[in-house]
Amino acid sequence: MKLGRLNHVGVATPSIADSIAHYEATMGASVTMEPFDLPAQGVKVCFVDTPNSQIELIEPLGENSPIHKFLEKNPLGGQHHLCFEVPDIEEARAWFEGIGKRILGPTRTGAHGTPIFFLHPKDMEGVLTEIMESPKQAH
Ligand SMILES: CC[C@H](C(=O)O)C(=O)SCCNC(=O)CCNC(=O)[C@H](O)C(C)(C)COP(=O)(O)OP(=O)(O)OC[C@H]1O[C@@H](n2cnc3c(N)ncnc32)[C@H](O)[C@@H]1OP(=O)(O)O
Ligand SMILES: [Co+2]
Repeated sequence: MKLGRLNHVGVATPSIADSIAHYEATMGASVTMEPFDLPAQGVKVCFVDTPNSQIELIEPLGENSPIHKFLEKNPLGGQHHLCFEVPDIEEARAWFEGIGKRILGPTRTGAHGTPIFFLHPKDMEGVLTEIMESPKQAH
């Protein structure tokens, strides 16, 4: 396995609208995209572009959102996960399974429209880790 690009840092928030205002007013970000819902993943999402990566703002969507409990423990929100890119998601899944890391649920489509999976934080030095297949290069 070769460490791939840090695609994004997932930041949970009780309000994406408030967080966008924060990143624009405090950090000089320019958020041009509209937040969008990912019902299958239980989150509303908005990306804040940085020069070399992205902040992925995630707000709970629906009763069963996987980040409800995180926000109960961290009412202001906070850093939630790191997402690294890999060339081939199935190869990566086999690698992590082979070294005994717990994979959380099935491989599914992430916010960038490519396959992703999550590794349990307890197996990853306390860091909830998302693995994402790199978007195919446009020709
Ligand atoms: C996919 C769309 C988008 C994208 O980028 O494409 C996203 O990234 S969506 C992001 C939201 N979705 C997920 O996070 C899915 C994977 N997450 C999970 O399955 C859960 O959040 C899980 C299992 C990591 C934690 O679930 P929950 O909080 O309900 O359970 P516990 O409170 O029992 O947690 C167990 C244990 O883990 C610690 N924990 C929880 N969340 C985190 C975290 N974000 N980072 C580090 N550690 C975390 C928690 O404190 C518990 O530890 P303990 O010592 O037992 O208290
Ligand atoms: Co993510």
